[in-house]
Amino acid sequence: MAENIHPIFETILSKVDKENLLEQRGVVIWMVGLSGSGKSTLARGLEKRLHNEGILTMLLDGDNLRTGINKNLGFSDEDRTENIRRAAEVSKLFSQCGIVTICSLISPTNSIRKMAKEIIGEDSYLEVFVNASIEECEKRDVKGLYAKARAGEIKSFTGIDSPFEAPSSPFLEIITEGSTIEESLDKLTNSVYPKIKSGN
Ligand SMILES: Nc1ncnc2c1ncn2[C@@H]1O[C@H](COP(=O)(O)OS(=O)(=O)O)[C@@H](OP(=O)(O)O)[C@H]1O
Ligand SMILES: Nc1ncnc2c1ncn2[C@@H]1O[C@H](COP(=O)(O)OP(=O)(O)O)[C@@H](O)[C@H]1O
Repeated sequence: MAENIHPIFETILSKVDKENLLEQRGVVIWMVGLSGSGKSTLARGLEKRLHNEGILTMLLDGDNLRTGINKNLGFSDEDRTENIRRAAEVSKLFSQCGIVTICSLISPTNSIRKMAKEIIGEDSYLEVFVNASIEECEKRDVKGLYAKARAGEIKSFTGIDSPFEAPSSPFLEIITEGSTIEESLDKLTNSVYPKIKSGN
């Protein structure tokens, strides 16, 4: 299929040229966790804080991507894999432009996250495990989806009847139970900021 495709990998401008222009590193901050764990809240808060520091960002949220580029995908293992593959490829494009890309997707399994890391490149991939217990997420039930899943109205719901494997060695783990949003954001910002500014 790819025999007539001739991609140009040699470009006049490199990722580093673009990072130097922006005075930032184009890292991808990949936020992982159960529905309701706090990924979107922290991703949005982080983006605002980085923007206020003069850093150019892009936010990719699973729910939003599923209304556009991923609108044909559901929640089977196969569709989740394709969902993450596309999100990782898009992240890579932004990252190569020097843009700090913040992704907020459940990314439920080790193999899915390994794929994302391989697409983006190990040096640019910062995995953040946003951790709250299933009991806490269910108690929050921000969108009422856990109640629907328990009632059998949603099938293959992560943590209920579809697996979530906790990341074993993330760049950072943020436990959002028993911490305020501001405390979690302080920890997140303080951890990623040096990576964004390293080498500049
Ligand atoms: N079956 C099922 N399982 C999990 N989540 C579900 C499901 N159906 C709908 N939703 C809503 O979809 C959001 C998760 O989409 P993602 O693209 O992040 O999921 S995944 O990474 O492909 O597993 C998720 O958003 P978040 O709550 O922000 O995680 C839910 O709002
Ligand atoms: N420390 C915290 N960090 C992030 N969210 C928190 C925290 N404490 C409580 N919350 C609440 O948890 C919920 C997380 O929802 P959301 O960000 O939509 O999660 P997700 O994107 O993972 O589905 C929000 O209602 C938020 O106010």
